[in-house]
Amino acid sequence: QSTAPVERTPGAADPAPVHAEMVGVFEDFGGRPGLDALMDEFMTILLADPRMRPFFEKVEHDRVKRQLAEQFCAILGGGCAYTGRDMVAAHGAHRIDRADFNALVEDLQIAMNRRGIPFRAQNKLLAVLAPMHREVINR
Ligand code: HEM
Repeated sequence: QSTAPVERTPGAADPAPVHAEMVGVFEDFGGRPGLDALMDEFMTILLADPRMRPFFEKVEHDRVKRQLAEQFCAILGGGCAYTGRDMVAAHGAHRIDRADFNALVEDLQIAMNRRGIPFRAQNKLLAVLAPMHREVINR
């Protein structure tokens, strides 16, 4: 199976090429409106989860949701540019371990299920997020 980038129409913004395994996945998430709705759901779940609430209760929810939607849009080949901090800088003020990481991924999966995102599309995203534990976990 080829992983060569798929050709896109060149445009002024010229986003990064979409990798073959991501073709159709952004649409499965409902495009950018779908990602924004997913982040509303995700943040609601995080704040209701006693394991996650301490991390998220004091941050600017609208900003973090927007940056997450932007980052996921970029990952999924939606043509967005991520403008937030890198993962080490974004998480350096928080002490995050493996259990915290797993709990957050669990909550993301609940949010994706509630939004009816196909399992195959969920797994494409999770496969990209999983190795990011190296930058996010800092204790
Ligand atoms: C693959 C996993 C993760 C990804 C892709 C991710 C992504 C992001 C992004 C894009 C931001 C915004 C960046 C910015 O502020 O410029 C952010 C912020 C944040 N993340 Fe994560 N994150 C992940 C895991 C976690 C985990 C496991 C926790 C804690 C349990 C966490 C807690 C936070 C908090 C509290 C903020 C707000 C930081 C602040 O403004 O002080 N994240 N994350």
